[in-house]
Amino acid sequence: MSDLPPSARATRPLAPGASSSGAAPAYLLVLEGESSARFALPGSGVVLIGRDAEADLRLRDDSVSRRHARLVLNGGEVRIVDLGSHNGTLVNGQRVEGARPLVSGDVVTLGTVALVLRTAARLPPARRLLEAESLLERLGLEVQRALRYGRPLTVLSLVLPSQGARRDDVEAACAAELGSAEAAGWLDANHLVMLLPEVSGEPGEESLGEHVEALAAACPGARLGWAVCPSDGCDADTLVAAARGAAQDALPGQPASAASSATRLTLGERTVLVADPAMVQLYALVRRLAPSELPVLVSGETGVGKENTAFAVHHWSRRASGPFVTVNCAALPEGLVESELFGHDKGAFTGAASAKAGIFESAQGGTVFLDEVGELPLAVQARFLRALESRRITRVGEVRERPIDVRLVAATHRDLEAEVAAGRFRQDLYFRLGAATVLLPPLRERPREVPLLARTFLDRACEALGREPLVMAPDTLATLARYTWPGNVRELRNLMDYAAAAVMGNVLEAHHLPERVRGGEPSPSPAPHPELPRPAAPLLPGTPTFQPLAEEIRELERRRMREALEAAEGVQTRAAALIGMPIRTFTFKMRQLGLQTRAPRRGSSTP
Ligand SMILES: Nc1ncnc2c1ncn2[C@@H]1O[C@H](COP(=O)(O)OP(=O)(O)OP(=O)(O)O)[C@@H](O)[C@H]1O
Repeated sequence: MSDLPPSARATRPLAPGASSSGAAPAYLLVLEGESSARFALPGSGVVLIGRDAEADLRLRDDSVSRRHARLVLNGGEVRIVDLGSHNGTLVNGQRVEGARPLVSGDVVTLGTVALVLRTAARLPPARRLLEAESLLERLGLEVQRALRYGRPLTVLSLVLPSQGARRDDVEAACAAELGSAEAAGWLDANHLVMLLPEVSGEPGEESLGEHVEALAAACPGARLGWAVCPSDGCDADTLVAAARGAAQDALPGQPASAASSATRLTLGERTVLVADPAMVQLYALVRRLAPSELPVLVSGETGVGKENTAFAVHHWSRRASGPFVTVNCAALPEGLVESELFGHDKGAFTGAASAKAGIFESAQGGTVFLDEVGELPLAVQARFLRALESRRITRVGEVRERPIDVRLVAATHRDLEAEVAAGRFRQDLYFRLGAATVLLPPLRERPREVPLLARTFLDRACEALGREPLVMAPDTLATLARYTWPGNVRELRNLMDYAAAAVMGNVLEAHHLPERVRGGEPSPSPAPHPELPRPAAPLLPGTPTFQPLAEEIRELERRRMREALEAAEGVQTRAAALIGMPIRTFTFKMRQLGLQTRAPRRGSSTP
């Protein structure tokens, strides 16, 4: 096919007052005999069609009259008028009487010549980007919807490079990409966020890929990352932080998911998960402090991960091959604190049947981790300070000093400054210990890490029990995200250990969680085991057993989806169609309901 030569495109002068602005680009596909050509139409004006030398669109075929028909174009409207031709003008097989409006795709027949009108589909007006506040408000609503109805939701972040970025290009690409349910906006000068309901954020997902490609093409230097509700967060701020964090960690052209951007530090046999920006910075600081010989004071609430941090100091220091000796000062019997730390001579006190090295001596060449250092009695604090300053100790009952070569890391859940003010902790020891202090934030201030840690602990616990990984229902993740975690990471780990042991099905539902977690209230005494996940007992003989409605619905969904999959011989698109579910929701729910996705273990087949 070729375009008609320019001479064939002359048009009558534009009608008075007519303007070519605003018209959608249009052309006629001219099918004459064996040949086909394109004839570009003006936005407005008149186009004479015929065999006449004066015709704007000149046709050669004898079946066409000299002045056969006229097109009248005005703005986006196109009409055709037959000029009393011999063979007449037909539109889609119907003879034209008077001025007949045409729309894109109409076939006009003049004798044996066919013309097809094509107007480029008018682009929908570009959707406006939202202001930051409205965008976050909208995200809040989308999160509620996603959690309530178990629908997928992805937050896509784009971080512009510091130089050479064209915000306008990104904005235009983003606006053009937005579907009717989606929204986007700048959260600050360099950070654009797109909300993608019904997108599950799976790597390789087509619709996510399209958005990512369009944005990356608009700004090749940009970094892109995405986070998924609820597995990366159950509120707007956490999801945005997770998506942004993922984008910041990503390389240009290599978009990353929040799940993949969380760092798993391997410290010997320990694996420490770090995702929250404050924790990332904290561990970076620990890495810088580690090679020095400075004592480090780790403070934070109980169960927050202080021992792991202390171990990281040891692991990244020159002492890594030496011992890491932990002593919990709160657990030392009062009369034995000194001998435990510094050792004792034979007969130094009743029961000291033989001489014994203390903790400092047994940690030679390594690191001593003094947990709950705030619990040390004042008398021991003085001796401890001397040991720290002189790097020598004296065993209880001895006079001779022994050199020690240890690095000291201490931890406390107390506010040591307040302890100093109250006269319970020596100020000089506090200054000595606290030269390098790292403060671990409580888990409730690291919402990004709650779902990741929960997933990690649950998988680990299931594996230890030799069972398939449990799926976490969205309600469960939302409930975990709302809880305040007074026992911090340890409480979360205990809870997941228990869930792995106690939950019978393959989904951990919110109602399996203990009441204190569901109600958001800390229990008065930390319970090692949450309550049993059990259906309520029948009220009267013969009355049905009740279970939470949400679970009943989920059960029904699971059953119907499994039946549909069976009927469709495992073809997901067919199965989704059978029960009238959008395919994206179907695949999302398959994972959510534990119908499939994880690599089967021990040779088990996909359900
Ligand atoms: N970021 C993390 N990733 C993986 N596991 C963690 C993380 N933080 C803490 N844990 C786990 O949580 C549990 C409690 O952590 P840890 O013992 O370090 O806390 P702690 O602050 O020293 O507690 P305490 O105040 O009772 O001394 C441990 O099993 C630890 O391995």
